[in-house]
Amino acid sequence: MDLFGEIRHLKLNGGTVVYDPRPSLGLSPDLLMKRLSSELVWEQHKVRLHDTVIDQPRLSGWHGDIVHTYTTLAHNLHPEPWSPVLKQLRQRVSKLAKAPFNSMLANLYRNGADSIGWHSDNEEGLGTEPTIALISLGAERKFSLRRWDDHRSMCDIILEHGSLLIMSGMTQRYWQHAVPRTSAVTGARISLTFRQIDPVSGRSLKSVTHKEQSGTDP
Ligand SMILES: O=C(O)CCC(=O)C(=O)O
Ligand SMILES: [Fe+2]
Repeated sequence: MDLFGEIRHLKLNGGTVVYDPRPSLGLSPDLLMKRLSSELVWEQHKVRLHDTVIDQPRLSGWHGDIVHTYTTLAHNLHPEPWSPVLKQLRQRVSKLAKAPFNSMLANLYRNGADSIGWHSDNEEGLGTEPTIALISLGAERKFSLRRWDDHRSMCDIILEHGSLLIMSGMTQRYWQHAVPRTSAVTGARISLTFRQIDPVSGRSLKSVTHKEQSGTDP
């Protein structure tokens, strides 16, 4: 727990990562956790591994303006619309990260057995120096970073309830990240990862226009 709530700039060789433990998100982290747990559509995404298709060790939701797929994913991602809460979060996070976002991948780690393995978010449609902004809610989990070409070069950070992590510049080019499994955590965690995807250069299949949602309460 960061008692001072100070923004930290991680010292990474070839990476730009900023951690804000208490960004102003407009709603309390507790309320966000409660609402997003029940309001988002949580799906079991599947990845292709050699000849088999396996479940990812977490649930996910794809929101935004783009029908997309990842190289490893066994299916396309049809986006759910921006709900009023997500719209507000996108606006706030965009301002804090000084970057536009047209997509958001949400992850639900049901407990410490759920995880995400080492990867870089370097899909073609994200461009060469993508800014990815990540809100964490619920259980605190370790977020690990390592240089892809020198695994001894590492950095771990505990992502607190209601925190914001912004990765930008060359981070996705030189660094990988992961949220490892742990038997020490029993509670659930949600991460919201805001991204900007170019539908032309990426593996995005098309853009969609959602009907405007009624109501404005976040
Ligand atoms: O849940 C996290 O903190 C990381 C999620 C992530 O890396 C991703 O969705 O690409
Ligand atoms: Fe990632």
